[in-house]
Amino acid sequence: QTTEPFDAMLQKADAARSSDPKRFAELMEQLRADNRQITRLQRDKLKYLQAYEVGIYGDQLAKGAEMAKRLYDETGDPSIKYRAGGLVASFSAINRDLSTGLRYLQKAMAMRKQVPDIAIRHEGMANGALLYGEIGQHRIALRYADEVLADKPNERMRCIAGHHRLVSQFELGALPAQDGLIQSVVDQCAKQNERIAANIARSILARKFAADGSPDRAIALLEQMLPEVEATRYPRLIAGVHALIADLKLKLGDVKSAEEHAKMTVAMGEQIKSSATLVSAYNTLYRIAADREKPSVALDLYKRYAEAEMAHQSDIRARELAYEIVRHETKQQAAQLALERASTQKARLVAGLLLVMLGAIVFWVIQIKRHQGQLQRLAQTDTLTGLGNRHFFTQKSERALVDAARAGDSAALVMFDLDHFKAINDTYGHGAGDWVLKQVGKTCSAHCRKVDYLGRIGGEEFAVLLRGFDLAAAARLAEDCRSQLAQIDTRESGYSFVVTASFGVSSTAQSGYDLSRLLSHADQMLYRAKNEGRNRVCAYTAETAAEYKTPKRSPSLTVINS
Ligand SMILES: Nc1nc2c(ncn2[C@@H]2O[C@H](COP(=O)(O)OP(=O)(O)OP(=O)(O)O)[C@@H](O)[C@H]2O)c(=O)[nH]1
Repeated sequence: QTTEPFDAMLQKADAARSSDPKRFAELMEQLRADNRQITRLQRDKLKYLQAYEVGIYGDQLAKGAEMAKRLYDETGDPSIKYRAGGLVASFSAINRDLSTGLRYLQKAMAMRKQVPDIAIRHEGMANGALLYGEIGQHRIALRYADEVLADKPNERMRCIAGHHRLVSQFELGALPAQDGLIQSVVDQCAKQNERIAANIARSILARKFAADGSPDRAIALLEQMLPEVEATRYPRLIAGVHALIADLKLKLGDVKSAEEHAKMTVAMGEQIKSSATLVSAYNTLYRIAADREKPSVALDLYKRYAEAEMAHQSDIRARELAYEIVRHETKQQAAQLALERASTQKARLVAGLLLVMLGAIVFWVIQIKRHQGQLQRLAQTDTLTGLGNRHFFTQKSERALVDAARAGDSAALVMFDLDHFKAINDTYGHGAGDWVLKQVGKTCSAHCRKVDYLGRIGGEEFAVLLRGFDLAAAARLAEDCRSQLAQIDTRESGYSFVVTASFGVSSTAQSGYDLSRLLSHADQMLYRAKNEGRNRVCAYTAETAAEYKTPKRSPSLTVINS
């Protein structure tokens, strides 16, 4: 068990993955044996390397592709998803499952902008350029190579993307006019020790020499690079160089050498089947045989040439078909997606509008309620004193009396009227009169409980309904109010005078629960208090009631104070 951090081991294995297979295998062994707790991300990185290992070194491309597909679906990390998609694309393409390869390639390429690590992003795009080149989509391949080169790639990537760019340009018949530009890719790759890429670039340069009318120069370059090409052990490159030398040698009349090189190409037939290289080599051999006037050999070689050509053409068609199928699928998916997006947007818009409307309605209802409340308060309140007005007092009192009657509770009513108020107004002005009214409201409120309703029921007339009070208790409260009013210090109003009021008290014991009767009896008592000299409290007792029923007798006053 190593103590090396798991991430460092993963990184080392990743770096050795293609350049140092032995070290890679050792590191993978260590990683697999490691039984430390690992994070999801570490597990996914390991899974990527395992898929790579199985596909490349285990010679099980299909299994490797399946592992990479599973990882592509499961991982939440964009970089790993991108790399896994690229791996599925490569493995499927090598396995000639072109449509699967293309599908994953497109998915991976579409998410390249989400990959933060520039090196990983470029690696995937270079892979994309390679695969698109393989299926004959050189314009797309060129676009990816250009994109990488414009994105300040590292030195190695400048070589890799540079040589993909050359291959695409060659296939599109759009090679740069100056040989120096091709040579610079060769030099860049040689500097990075990227032999396959360097020699692919060299063979393109050789083809350009030949096309520019210098087959000698082309052959010299090809023969010079041949040992290094052989050392790469990359069949397609080796066979390609031999086939090119064979073709050029034949053109220059060196039939023997042409035949040798063409035969070397054909010998690698298994590894390079259905390629243009094999077609070219059979073509060279056939022409040599035809020139030698050996019809049966020529016919046999012609047959092989025709078969190779047919295989190659059908391979091209298969690639084109795969590309068209996937392109069609992608277009359909994009259209479907656009449709879904449009309808989601529409739904969102409608929902948004509804929400705004709902908001407006709620706001409107709240405003109305608030206004209603304000209006109701205004309708119930006397603006000068802040007490309930006559209407409100009547409403509340009637309800309270109904409740009291139902509960069998007693209730009492106190009514009072300021004395000589007209004189206050006349002497000290209306402003002073208003001030007095406010002070009266405040002073009497202080004597009432929350459950009592004190209201201003006329100009200088007030009333309070006292639930649970009998006549005596109500008269006591009235008396307290009376004495408090008499003590109001009026200097604050700017004048010095005395405020007094006359009080009438009635109760349910004598008047019943009918408000108008209670008011009428209290009013009678108030009137009596005024008559008796003001600033006093008169209560409607049982005796008083009897007196009022027999008006001939002089009614006795129930004066609590004078
Ligand atoms: N300042 C002011 N005065 C008011 C208001 N409402 C009514 N008044 C006045 O109250 C006075 C009531 O006068 P009267 O009904 O003659 O009674 P009084 O002068 O109090 O005499 P008695 O009740 O007999 O003691 C009138 O002068 C009204 O103008 C008000 O809101 N503010």
